Amino acid sequence: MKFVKMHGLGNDFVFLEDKNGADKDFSQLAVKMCAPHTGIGADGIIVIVPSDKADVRMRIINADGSEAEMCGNGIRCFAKYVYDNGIIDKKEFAVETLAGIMKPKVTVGDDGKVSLVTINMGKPFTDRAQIPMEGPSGPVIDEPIEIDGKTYNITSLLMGVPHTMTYVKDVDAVDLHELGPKFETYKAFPRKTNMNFVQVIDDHTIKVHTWERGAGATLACGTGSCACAVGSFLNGFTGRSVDVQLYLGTLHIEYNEQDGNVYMTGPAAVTFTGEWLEA
Ligand SMILES: N[C@@H](CCC[C@H](N)C(=O)O)C(=O)O
Repeated sequence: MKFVKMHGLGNDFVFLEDKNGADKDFSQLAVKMCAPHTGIGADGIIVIVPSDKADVRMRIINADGSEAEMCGNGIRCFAKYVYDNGIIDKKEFAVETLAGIMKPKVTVGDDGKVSLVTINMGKPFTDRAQIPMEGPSGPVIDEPIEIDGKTYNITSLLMGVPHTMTYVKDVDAVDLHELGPKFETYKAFPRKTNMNFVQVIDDHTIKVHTWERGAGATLACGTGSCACAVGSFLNGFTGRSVDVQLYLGTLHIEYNEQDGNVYMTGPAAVTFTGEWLEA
């Protein structure tokens, strides 16, 4: 089984093509492939399958075997993969995901390969039931919750996948491994949540460290960056145009006033190709 290893700012994925992969269970394969010592090592696997609703379909399975509705860094890599490999021959196209149709637009460099990708990520959903989070309807903005006797003010929304954020003075001081799982499995989130710790740098810059549902601490999270840009705007900390600083670089996020959609721009890279020999 041929694979391609790719990453978006260090959020890494094993890419597979499977024409018959629409309904397959990739859970076990994802766990094996993502294992760092006995597998390839990755935050998830992404399977490219045909679509009857869009130009092509993306499936993302986390390192723990759970399937996610969407992946922001993954879809930038996906756009590069399908364009560079001639699966798609136009610079703007539509990708079916479990979170709906996403629309990538690729920028092609002098070498004919994709150098930058902008994704129309659609609209964020802010009602509690949409996240989903238990409790009365309405948005979850700067709401206090208690974990281990400590109060954290959270903002939560659905950006393809559930995201929660809390604002801190210094993200580098946060123990992601200690706190991340406690928020991920907090009782009010029936489908768990991705957890973002956010530091506001200025009114157009934030710094984010994410603990991902199903993958743990990652070097970057695309949907998380979009969610935190929207959340920072809703909290009045930033405008609609935000640079999100991550461990290995920056994503630019635009929460468009006209159409209400979120646009994410950033890089995607191929690391290596290989052949998976295990059955
Ligand atoms: N890394 C992704 C998000 C992948 C899905 C997430 N782990 C979940 O289960 O919600 C991104 O870049 O958005």
